[in-house]
Amino acid sequence: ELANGGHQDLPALLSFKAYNPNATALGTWAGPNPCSGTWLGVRCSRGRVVGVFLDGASLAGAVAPLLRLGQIRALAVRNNSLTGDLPPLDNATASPWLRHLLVSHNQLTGSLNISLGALLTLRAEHNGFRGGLDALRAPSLRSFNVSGNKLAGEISGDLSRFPSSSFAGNLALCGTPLPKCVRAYNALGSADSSSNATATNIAAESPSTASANNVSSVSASSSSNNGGFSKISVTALMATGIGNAVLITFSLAISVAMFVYVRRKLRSAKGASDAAALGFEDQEHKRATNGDDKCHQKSGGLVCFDGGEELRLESLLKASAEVLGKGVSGSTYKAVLEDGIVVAVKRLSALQFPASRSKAFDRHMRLVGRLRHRHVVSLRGYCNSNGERLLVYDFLPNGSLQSLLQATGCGARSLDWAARKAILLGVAQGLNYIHTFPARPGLVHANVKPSNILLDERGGACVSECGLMRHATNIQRSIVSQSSRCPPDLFLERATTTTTAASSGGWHGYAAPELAPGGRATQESDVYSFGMVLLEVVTDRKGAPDGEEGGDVGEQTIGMVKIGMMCTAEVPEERPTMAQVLAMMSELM
Ligand SMILES: Nc1ncnc2c1ncn2[C@@H]1O[C@H](COP(=O)(O)OP(=O)(O)OP(=O)(O)O)[C@@H](O)[C@H]1O
Repeated sequence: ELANGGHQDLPALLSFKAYNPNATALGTWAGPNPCSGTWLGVRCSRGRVVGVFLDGASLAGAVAPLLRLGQIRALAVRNNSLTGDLPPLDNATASPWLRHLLVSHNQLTGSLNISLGALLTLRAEHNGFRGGLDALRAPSLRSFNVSGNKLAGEISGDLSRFPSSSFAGNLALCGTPLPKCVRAYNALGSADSSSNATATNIAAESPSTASANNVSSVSASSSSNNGGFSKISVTALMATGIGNAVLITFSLAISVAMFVYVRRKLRSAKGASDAAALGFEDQEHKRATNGDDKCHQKSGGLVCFDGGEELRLESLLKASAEVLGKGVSGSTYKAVLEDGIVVAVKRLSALQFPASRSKAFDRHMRLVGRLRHRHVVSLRGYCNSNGERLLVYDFLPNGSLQSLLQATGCGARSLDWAARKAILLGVAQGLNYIHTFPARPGLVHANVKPSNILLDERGGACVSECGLMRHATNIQRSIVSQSSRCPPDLFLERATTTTTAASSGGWHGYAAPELAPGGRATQESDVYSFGMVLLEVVTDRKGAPDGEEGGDVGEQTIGMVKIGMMCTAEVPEERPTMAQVLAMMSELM
């Protein structure tokens, strides 16, 4: 789609990039065609940009240029430092196909002046939006959150169907689902529904604002009556004064009482959900923990997590799919949704994941859905109904470590020492995050192996399928046929132990010896598997460029091998933790 010698979407993208000349994430935004497949976070369909996905990319500046993209359907720029006003959005000024707008956790300002019939998702929480919600007209909204802004006024009409958490923490919002708006009374003490000029909506939830507004509306009302002051008798004036004082005190008392009530309710509700959330406690992970609030049931039982709000079971089932591979636990597909969003869908084998273990599986998935880390593949949603289990992950376009290690011949990518180190460091960071995630009992990956280490757009390593195998039942039998993938020759002795484990009912060549037969995976066994992967990556020289053996590389190789040996110690207690592994690796590099 080239017009006047240039791609139609190029100007908008470049003017957004101009705010962020040094942002690493936008380093790939170069060249004349944003749909070439190399522009990070840019999704295209039929030659036009339909999605921009740049959550947590340390971006600054205005978001407005991205909203000028003529055919954009999904824009996700959460957790950045974007500033400026959100421009008015309607069918004339923005893409009429805009369905998902996710701008939460930025510093955006202005009012929410949006009139878009197609909009399904609006996530604008934790910004500085002001004004009311009356200029927000999006009848198709399914996922909506404007909490933590500076909004005020009455919530009315269609928006009232969303839960109070969608509106919480604003300056002065009121009306269903929040407490009722309280009308101020005019100077003569009668409820004034006609003179809107002096009636102010007061959120009972916010007593300080309530009292301020109340007072100002009463004084405005008094001053508006000043013209007729001489006509009012002293008695009437005194009566009005006393009446006003009583009313102010009364409405203040009600506001405070409701504030206390609502806060208690919220606290007890939060306490209950925390208790159900496997004992999360660490503040550092509060964002991840809060992720569950964003998770909601959809038709057909699709549960979505942070970043998966746009997922619908119907569109998943309708999506064009391509088989990526078949593993022990099921088959994985690349699915292109109608919005142009690409996801990886894992369809679990009914044999490995029987319906009888449904509850534990659900608990586990809700926990894994909260994991958000640069080196862990994000689970965006899952479905567990009628014996069908689908897991929806981010699609990582660059294959797996397994494909990288297996690749030979002229098309094979050379894997120099820097790339190997970066991959191993990424995996170690991902595993350390999983192991230290605040859950009781602690999380275990349980299936660390090269095909579960995927490569993102930049070639960075991401660990996938955390904990899945702990919920599989018949894994041993099927693993034997899978263990054609051998651990490194150099460590044949260790490999023999695990291969024997496999044939005697253990699992693949990366599993710790204590797992056979029927052993339960632990963080120590994850460390073992990581050690095996590390040894393989370090010692496999197939794709390594010539002349890399000497000097620093040689020294670092020896250091890494030592770490690998420690990780693969026979006795689990002798193995280092992932945190220690990370520290040793960092020292070495
Ligand atoms: N999120 C993803 N993005 C891109 N490719 C993926 C994704 N998840 C899995 N794959 C690829 O799909 C293929 C099949 O993966 P799958 O997980 O089903 O099998 P496996 O890893 O070989 O075995 P297991 O069932 O033990 O995990 C692998 O090549 C894997 O690299």
